[in-house]
Amino acid sequence: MASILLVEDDLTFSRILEGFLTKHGHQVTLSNKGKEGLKTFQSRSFDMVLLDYRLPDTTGMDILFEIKKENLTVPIVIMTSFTDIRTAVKAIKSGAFEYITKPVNPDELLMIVQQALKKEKRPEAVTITPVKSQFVEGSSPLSKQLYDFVKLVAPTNMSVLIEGESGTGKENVARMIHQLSPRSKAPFVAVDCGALSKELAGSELFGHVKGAFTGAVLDKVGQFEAAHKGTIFLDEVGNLSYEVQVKLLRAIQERIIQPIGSNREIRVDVRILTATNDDLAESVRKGEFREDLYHRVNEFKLKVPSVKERGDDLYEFLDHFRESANHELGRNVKDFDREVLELFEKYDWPGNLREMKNVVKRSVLLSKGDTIRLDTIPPEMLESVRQVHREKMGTVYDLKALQEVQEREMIIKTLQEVRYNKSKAARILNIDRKTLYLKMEKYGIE
Ligand SMILES: Nc1ncnc2c1ncn2[C@@H]1O[C@H](COP(=O)(O)OP(=O)(O)OP(=O)(O)O)[C@@H](O)[C@H]1O
Repeated sequence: MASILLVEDDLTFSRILEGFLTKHGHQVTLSNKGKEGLKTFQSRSFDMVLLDYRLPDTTGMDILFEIKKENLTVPIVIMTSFTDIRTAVKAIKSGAFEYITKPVNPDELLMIVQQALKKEKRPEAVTITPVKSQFVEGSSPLSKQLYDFVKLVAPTNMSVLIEGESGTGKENVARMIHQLSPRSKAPFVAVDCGALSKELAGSELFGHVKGAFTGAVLDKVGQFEAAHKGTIFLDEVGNLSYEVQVKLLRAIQERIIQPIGSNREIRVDVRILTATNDDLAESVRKGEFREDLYHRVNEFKLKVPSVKERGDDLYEFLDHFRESANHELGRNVKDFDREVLELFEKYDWPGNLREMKNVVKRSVLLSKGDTIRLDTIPPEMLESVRQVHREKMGTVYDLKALQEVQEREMIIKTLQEVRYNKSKAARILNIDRKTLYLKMEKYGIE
């Protein structure tokens, strides 16, 4: 039995969830407001938090930040509407365990709760793990180019800056570089700089000595030291404060770090890989990221394409995620219905591979037979594709109307300039006289 804090302002929905989770043996504490939920969280311990994104007094995102300040490891699941998917992706980057879209499917919720309680995902901002090799390369031109570059740069000691939208697989690329490098037997340490508070970033990266600041009750080894002889991967590097950027520059240039509160200098031999989904060059222009550091981390730049840019790789990824969901959930779903594939082709996947993995896993879970059909796809995803289609159609008509208005004005203006000499007007407008007459008739020009 787990103790779950549920923060949700919709009274009926929260009662349904409470009943459902209680039936499955969990103890649920309900809060209908964000700030009240936060207080409840601070007053005792919970195994996990289910957090609505839109709350009357604050957003789920704010509560997420506050909870993370108190407790880095408690798994938080954000509940959001499908239209907020970009925010949900941001929440994951800020340390949420997972997101689930409303209307919440009970089986999906139960699966996520079970995973959260097992803490399958990394619990903190840092992972030191063996590298997994299960990933899809894809065969689109952009994917081929990416992996050609990866293979080229991996065996060197160059610092690589990996750019790409959220969820495109930047960390996977970093792992691959490490795996293909002579450092592969040494640690690969991934640090999510986006999930580190300003105060903690320095000590997380470079370590501290006991008593260096309030709360530093023991000496701490920094991640640079932990990655000695191996590779450190700094995800969301643009989030580091100016002060930490200075220390990072020294670590890269001189290969020396100094734990906070210590005079001891430690030599480290670490290869540096960084990732960002911001435009780091723009951050340099704005003075938010040091230019010297930018050049140091950017000895080689890789761009990981979005799902949209990867074209037909879509099918390879879909099959891969279907297979891994089968494996994980003990199912045997064999393929996707034609209609589902058409929908996936049109959808713009703002959360990229992370979103695709979730959508496919959910569909595998909900599929009754061995084919994934439309009824297992979140209805909001269908609606989002339809909406984009409607907007596109609307734009075409508007453009046409706009063109006609401009054309009519241009004809009238030219006719006035040449005192209604139609042959002259036709010549100036670069059309023949017959076309001019037809257009005048169409636009009601006397
Ligand atoms: N080439 C791949 N083949 C199969 N799965 C992949 C691949 N690349 C990424 N994934 C999966 O997609 C998800 C997102 O990948 P990853 O965390 O590497 O993205 P990211 O770009 O680093 O995300 P963020 O911008 O949030 O840091 C992960 O679950 C990962 O396992």
